[in-house]
Amino acid sequence: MADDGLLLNFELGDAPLASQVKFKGGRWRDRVRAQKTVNKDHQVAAPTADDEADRPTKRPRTDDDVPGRRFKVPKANSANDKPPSYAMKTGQISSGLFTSNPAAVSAFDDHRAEETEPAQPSNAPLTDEAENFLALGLSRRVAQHLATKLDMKAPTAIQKSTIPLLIKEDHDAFLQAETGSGKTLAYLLPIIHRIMALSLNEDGTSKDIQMHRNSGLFAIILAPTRELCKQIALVAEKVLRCTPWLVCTTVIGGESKKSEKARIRKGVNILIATPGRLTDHLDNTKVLDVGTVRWLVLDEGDRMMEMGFEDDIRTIIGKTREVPLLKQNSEGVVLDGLLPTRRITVLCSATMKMNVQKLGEISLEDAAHITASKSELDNDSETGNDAAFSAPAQLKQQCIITPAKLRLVTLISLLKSTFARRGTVFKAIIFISCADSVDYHFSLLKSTAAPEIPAPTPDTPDTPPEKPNPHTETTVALASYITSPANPKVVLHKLHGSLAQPVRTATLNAFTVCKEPAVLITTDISSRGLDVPAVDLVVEYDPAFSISDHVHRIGRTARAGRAGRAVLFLLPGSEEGYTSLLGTANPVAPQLYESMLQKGLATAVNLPSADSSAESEKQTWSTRAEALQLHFEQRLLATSPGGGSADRGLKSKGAKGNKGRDIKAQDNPLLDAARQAFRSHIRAYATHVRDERGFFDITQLHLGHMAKSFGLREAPGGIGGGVARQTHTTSAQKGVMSKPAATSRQSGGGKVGKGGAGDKDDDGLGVVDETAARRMREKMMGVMNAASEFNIG
Ligand SMILES: Nc1ncnc2c1ncn2[C@@H]1O[C@H](COP(=O)(O)OP(=O)(O)OP(=O)(O)O)[C@@H](O)[C@H]1O
Repeated sequence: MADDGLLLNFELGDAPLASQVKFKGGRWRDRVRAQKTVNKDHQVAAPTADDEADRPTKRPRTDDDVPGRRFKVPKANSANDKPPSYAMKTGQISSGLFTSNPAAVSAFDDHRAEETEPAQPSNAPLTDEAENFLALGLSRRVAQHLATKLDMKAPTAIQKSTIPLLIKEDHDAFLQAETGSGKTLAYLLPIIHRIMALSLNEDGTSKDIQMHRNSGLFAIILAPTRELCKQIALVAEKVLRCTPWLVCTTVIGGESKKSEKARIRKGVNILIATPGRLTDHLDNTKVLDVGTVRWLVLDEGDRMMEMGFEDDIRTIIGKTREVPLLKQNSEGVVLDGLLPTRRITVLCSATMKMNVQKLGEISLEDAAHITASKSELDNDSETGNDAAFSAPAQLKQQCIITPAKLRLVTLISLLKSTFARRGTVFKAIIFISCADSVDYHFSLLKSTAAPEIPAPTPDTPDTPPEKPNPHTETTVALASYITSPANPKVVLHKLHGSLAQPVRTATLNAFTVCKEPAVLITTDISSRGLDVPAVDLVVEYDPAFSISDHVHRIGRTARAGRAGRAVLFLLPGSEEGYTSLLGTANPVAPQLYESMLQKGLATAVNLPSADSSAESEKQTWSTRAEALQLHFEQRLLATSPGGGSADRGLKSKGAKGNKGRDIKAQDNPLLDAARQAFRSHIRAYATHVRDERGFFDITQLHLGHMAKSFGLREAPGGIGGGVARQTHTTSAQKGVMSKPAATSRQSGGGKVGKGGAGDKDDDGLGVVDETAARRMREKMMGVMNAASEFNIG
């Protein structure tokens, strides 16, 4: 077994451990574990000639050192000499950060990546003076309201194409335009305009008929997530302020059905819903009358299909169509003429997937296909390249090729350089593959300083006790080793589908309205449709499960013509080939992690220990990276209860009692979280869509190296699907496994470099076999398709 630069700082003594030691008694698992430990130690104690030749140097590192060469942590020479902060203090073994990393296979030009100028915005409002909402056929009242209250004077390209059509003609429509191009208003404005026309003359004066919330339900809008529903409702409410007698509301999972029923009973004209909850209401809420419904909008249609809502959507379409269309409402107001004479379905998506076509077949009849007209986009859509079709042209995309072991420190460097200057980035979103990993990284990146204690409220009997804010646990300060004097306070948020709905809503709201620089760590729950102002940076720390998810994730920035930057983390090797899918309209510039580390760690890292800052001043970027990594690893080794929650706890008790490697999870919740996050991450990795598995090939994943990016010194077992059992593969099997690495990569369009991830088995947990990967995929897809991440009701 290769030692992969394992560094030891405890004395083994001269006597080699006897390899023939046999363990008897106890459970067989314990015997096997003990035997393994002896064998491992024996190998360390009796190095081979090759090991001797490869012995690390003792000099401290400088910037000239080539990362990847081994080095040894200097030992303290005397009692007064303090070891450097990155020295092992706990008798633990740690694999070197810069050793045995697979080389990237691409050619890089970091300068080109930095210098590429973003293109002209492709999703901005049109600039021609003649372009305005009035000219599209909207009423003066709505156009003025948009211009004066919402600061929207000119339409975007998709609005220009859609609004006149939906006002004048009773066509079904399929709206396809890139992220952030204003699709929501493209379908909402004509609907609101036509409902308003029932009670307003063309000149804006009132008719005799006064419409109100009980005049009928005219439109249903379906969206895949609760957050998106709430957001659409917010946009609709803003527009409806110019016509306050009309009402919209939401019915979504996770909220009280009783209060939803009550709102429906009071009357609603536009209903925004998740498919599952609406089906429930259609079955059980008698007051929900769909006889007057003229529009059914399916927003983010492909996502709803992906999430397994096909049956619900079929039911909703069936139930709305089977009820005869009423020409008059219950008050005798004639609807036909001003409202469409048939039921209209509008389907929206930024990407064009096969499942959208299927949804189109289910829901659309004789539909107009409306796109933002750009010849380049048309070409891309002809070639079936979803990603190129939809990424806004002004969005600057980068990808960082980072070996697994260096992922965490590279992420910190990216954040550190991002917040180094005031005003460079206001808000950033980090996408992570699964909820467990979001929870863990949130704990790791949050400040360990004592939270501010709120001033005590006067104890008067009249004052009601203050309700605890639901997002106090999900909105905290970012760690001081990331912030800078220019941005001393950065607010950190987390969001995923396993949080309770009030927490989700409050957290998203806190991130949206946050006036400080802010970071949101999240899963794909935030990838669709969310429109948070001032998001300047999107980081895909874990690549998306499909190229269209990637498009939606990066589309959270560069919205409505604004600038934006997206950074994608890829592993060296087959993952590099993924850049070929990312489109030609705004090519992705690959960068090597070194430049990011050099940039982010150019200045001292302010780790929590008292002497760390002064020490860090003297260090180079690579030693700072190692110090950071060690800081994370030591936090996981601390045995104090709640060791991960406060560095004060770590400082006083952290180093005690860690003689062995077997620290129990209950001793340190952060360690438990790290292990759980790692397992969930590996399982999630197996769920990349079939077409992209050539790039994200789980059989090539090096579990030991990946564990390091979670601050773990070895990969925990219990991943499921047989992965852990790969420690016992025979050498013949290993040989077989490393060869298909090449073929599977080639089939995925990527190239294989020597020393690619998975070519070593240093931690005893290397590559994963395909059967196990398949089983994991099946399991995970089952779990994910059940939409648990999105908690849709
Ligand atoms: N005509 C306009 N002028 C200025 N801003 C606009 C205009 N239309 C929409 N916007 C703004 O553009 C942003 C994006 O709009 P919207 O969320 O509808 O985009 P989208 O196309 O649905 O994006 P996604 O595909 O990501 O869901 C919003 O902040 C919205 O307020």
